[in-house]
Order: sequence, then C-alpha cells, then structure tokens
Amino acid sequence: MTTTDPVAVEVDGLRMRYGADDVLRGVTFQVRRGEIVALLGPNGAGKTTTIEVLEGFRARSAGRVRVLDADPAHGDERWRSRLGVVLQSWRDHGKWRVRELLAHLGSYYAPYATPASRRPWDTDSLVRAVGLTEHADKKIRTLSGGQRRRLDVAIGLVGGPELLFLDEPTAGLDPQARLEFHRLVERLTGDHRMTILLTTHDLAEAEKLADRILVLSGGRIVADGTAAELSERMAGGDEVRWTLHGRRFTTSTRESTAFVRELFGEHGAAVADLEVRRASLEDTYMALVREQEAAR
Ligand SMILES: Nc1ncnc2c1ncn2[C@@H]1O[C@H](COP(=O)(O)OP(=O)(O)OP(=O)(O)O)[C@@H](O)[C@H]1O
Repeated sequence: MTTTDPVAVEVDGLRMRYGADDVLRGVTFQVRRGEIVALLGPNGAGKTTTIEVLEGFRARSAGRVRVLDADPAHGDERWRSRLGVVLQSWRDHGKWRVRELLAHLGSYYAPYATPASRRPWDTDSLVRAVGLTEHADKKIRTLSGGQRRRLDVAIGLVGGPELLFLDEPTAGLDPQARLEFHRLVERLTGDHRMTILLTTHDLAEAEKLADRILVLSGGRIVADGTAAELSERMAGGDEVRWTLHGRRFTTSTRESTAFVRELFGEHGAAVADLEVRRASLEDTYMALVREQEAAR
C-alpha cells in the first residue's frame, strides 16, 4: 500500500443526526486500496453509524461519501457484491448448518465473478480459513459465541470482497481465536489484496493490525495516523524513572534516549532501577477522548 494507491473509501463532511442528536458532525477521512484502517472511539461515538453509511445500510444526513467509486446510497447489486460486511452480531439462520449456509450465501455471488475476482470463495477453504472445519456440519444455533463470530466473518468473506467492513470482529473471541483471526486478516490483505475498515475497542489489536488508525470522538475524526504517529502526539512523551542514592525520581521527556545518556554521563553507576516507559497508543487515545469530553 502506498499513498498513490487508488482510494477505496472517501468520506468528506459526513453528518448524521438522529432526532435532535448530532452524532456525526463532519467526519472526513480516506481509505486507500490495500490498507487496513482501524476506527476507534468510545461507546456511542458513531463508529457503527459511520460503517453502516458506507455499507449503504443507513441514509446519511449530509456529506459526500464514495465507496469503490459509487455513492453507497445508490449502490447497485454489482457494487454490493464487491463489499463484505461483518456486523456487530447476527442472530439469525439458527436452523442452517455452517457449510450449508455458506454454500447457499456464496451462490448469490456467482453471477458477479470476473476473471480478476473468483466468486464465491470455495466453501471448504473458507470454513478452514476461519477455523470452523470441525463444526461445519453443526446447526448454527448450537455454535458457541466465539464460533458464531467466526461464522460471521466467513459470511462477510464468502463473496470474495474487495473491501471488507468488520464491526468489532473479535468481541467475544478467546485469545487463541483472536490470534488466529489476526493471522487471517494479515493473509486477506497480503494474498487477496483486500482493503479492510474495522472497528475495535482493543487498542493492541488496532496497533497490531492497522496500517492507520482513526479516532472518532465528539462527532469528528480527532486523530488519523499510524500507531507510532499517534503515540508521538502524546503531550509529555515517555516517562523515565530511576533511583539515585536511594531517592526515586520520575520525569517525562520526548527525548528519553538522550535524557538517559546524560543521566549516566552525569551520575554513572550511581543510577539504579532505570525504567523507560514509551508513550503508548492507549495514553494518546485516552488523552484525545478526555480532551473532547472536556470541550463539550
Ligand atoms: N437508529 C438510531 N436512532 C437513534 N439513535 C441512534 C440510532 N442508531 C444509533 N443511535 C445513536 O447514535 C449514537 C452512535 O451510535 P453507534 O452505534 O454508531 O456508536 P458506536 O461508536 O458504534 O458505539 P459502540 O462502541 O458502543 O458500538 C449513539 O448515541 C446511539 O444511541
């Protein structure tokens, strides 16, 4: 992915009002082809609303939105076949069996196959990719929460999408399933050149998976950059702690390496118990959200 790759998603001044409540007040961002972008924000910030507008499931109040070169409000079936959607939770299809449902849903995509995009995804390899082989013949209502979530992801992938929307994909997954899901996402963007926009409350997950992180708060995107860029924005920078002649010291600095060099230059072996704590994405995120809350 480079900054010259074509744009898959373009959002400019998106506004959403529910009754008298302005949830989105001018959201602006882009996602390039092949990028994984994580959308973060507190509960109720409007992440699901944003994603649903992009999917064409929700009519926006104002603003310009283009998804794979179309306005989602007017997207046709061919356009829709190029998107994959994993909503927060599906609670339907209980009587179907896993393999049977995926084969059935996949059949809807067959007419939209092109030489460049084979559609649908082969059922058995999809079941394997999401780690459901052992459960492929089970009725869906008998799946555990985590198995159900894997199936949700498979449903989002069955059409072999170019662009995948994942709304809290790992909520309820155990650590092993979460790790497997992360590997799957990496394969999707690597081998399949998929573009992914995901929401999550897990900052470590965002940092690990996403090329770029967007923070939505107060109805606007208040940060847009790599995890490292966002961490650098943190006021005060890294925290350095040390002990000198039995006394404990703490300072915050943006230049922790230079600071530590000077500390040793001045005090040498008298410096003990040195700790350097890098400003984390979590620090930045919490500071940004608190700033927005204070400004209300
Ligand atoms: N159909 C609706 N009618 C009225 N208000 C709505 C509707 N859908 C969402 N909202 C409100 O809009 C706000 C944003 O909701 P949304 O689900 O988009 O947030 P979110 O960032 O995805 O939250 P979470 O992290 O809790 O999933 C909330 O205050 C919610 O109550």
